[in-house]
Amino acid sequence: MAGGGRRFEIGYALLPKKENSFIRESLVKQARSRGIDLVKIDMGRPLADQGPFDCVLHKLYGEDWRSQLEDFRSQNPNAVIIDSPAAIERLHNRISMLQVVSELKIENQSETFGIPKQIVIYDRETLFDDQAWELLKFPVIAKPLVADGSAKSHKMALVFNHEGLNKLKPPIVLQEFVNHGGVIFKVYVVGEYVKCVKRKSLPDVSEEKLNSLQGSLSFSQVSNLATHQKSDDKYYKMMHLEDTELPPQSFMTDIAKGLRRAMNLNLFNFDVIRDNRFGNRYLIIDINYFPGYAKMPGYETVLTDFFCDMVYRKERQVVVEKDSVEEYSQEAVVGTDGRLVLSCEKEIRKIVPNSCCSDGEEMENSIQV
Ligand SMILES: Nc1ncnc2c1ncn2[C@@H]1O[C@H](COP(=O)(O)OP(=O)(O)OP(=O)(O)O)[C@@H](O)[C@H]1O
Ligand SMILES: O=P(O)(O)O[C@H]1[C@H](OP(=O)(O)O)[C@@H](OP(=O)(O)O)[C@@H](O)[C@@H](O)[C@@H]1OP(=O)(O)O
Ligand SMILES: [Mg+2]
Ligand SMILES: [Mg+2]
Repeated sequence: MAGGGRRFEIGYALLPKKENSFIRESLVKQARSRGIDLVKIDMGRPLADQGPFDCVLHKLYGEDWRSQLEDFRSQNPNAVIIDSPAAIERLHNRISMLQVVSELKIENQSETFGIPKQIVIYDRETLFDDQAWELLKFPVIAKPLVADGSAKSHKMALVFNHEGLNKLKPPIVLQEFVNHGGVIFKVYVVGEYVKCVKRKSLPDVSEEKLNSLQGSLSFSQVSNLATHQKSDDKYYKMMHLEDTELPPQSFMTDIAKGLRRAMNLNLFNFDVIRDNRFGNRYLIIDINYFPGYAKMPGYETVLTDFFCDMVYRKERQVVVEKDSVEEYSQEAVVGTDGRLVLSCEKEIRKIVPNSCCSDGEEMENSIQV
């Protein structure tokens, strides 16, 4: 790191699969060269006894982990936890996950966005209740209500008619299947960074095809095939992925920013399809916490920039006594850890000359209250 400034430690707690795909030597090296050491959290010992880390990066769930994070936070009030378990929790239920999209307001003249029509079914009786079906028409996708990362939570069924409902096991979400040309857009968000890529999706279902199809079709993580699988795959070639135009970047960025703020999350992706019936209408169908970033070309730089942003920004946060806050020109913003912070003009001038900035980028300065 230039100038021999202080180093920062980021502790990470990930499942083995995630650790293997995400913590690559190339990422560790790049972060190290910019003053950040990535350190594996020892799950055999209390988190609060380790570090002390400047930042904790995690994708683990459960009560025990939550209370470990709380203990760690109370002992290290200045550390950044990416992201808060309460904020991540929202993504573990496919209804609360998309609710935030419905509440989002974005000014745009040429494109619109929303979510597909959907209902939640808690028991088998409601599954066959005509009233519940007033809103929807076949085909529908049945998705487990819970989206906790388990293999079960990714098991979906494309249901063509009433007969196909028999196999379903509530609680589920029934979502209208929307024809979208067989291509899905995955929008990766890393703090302020937004990257949209194309992936293979389910093919369109015409009215004609629908009449000839029976029951349902089960599938799992259809857009998540390895690259070599894709290029050998006749179906994949048939989808004309290369010919599909990406959605306007500024539109995706606006949605990403809106979601990031509303959910108070920094690391997520969302799946978007373009509704064939309109061509300028985009539907968000899924939001995932801490997705497979290593699939993004140059992910090491994107993630290292983000880590720098997190730790340097935090270093420049000055904790002040509540009653002295009035002296400053203030603007309230929500911090990365979900707490209210006040951006502070006067204090910025005092701190900036000594602080070390990653690649000379402008950073937000704040004081914590
Ligand atoms: N409403 C819909 N209309 C059309 N296709 C859909 C719809 N919902 C889902 N799909 C297709 O089904 C796939 C799986 O759905 P979804 O993304 O909700 O599942 P998931 O298991 O949470 O996926 P991920 O692996 O991204 O977490 C999507 O990638 C898309 O191809
Ligand atoms: O395994 P991959 O690297 O592909 O990442 C996938 C990730 O699995 P992992 O967290 O176990 O790694 C999934 O998380 P869970 O819902 O299962 O928690 C989910 O976020 C997918 O959408 C990701 O695929 P992508 O959306 O990026 O294509
Ligand atoms: Mg998805
Ligand atoms: Mg998902």
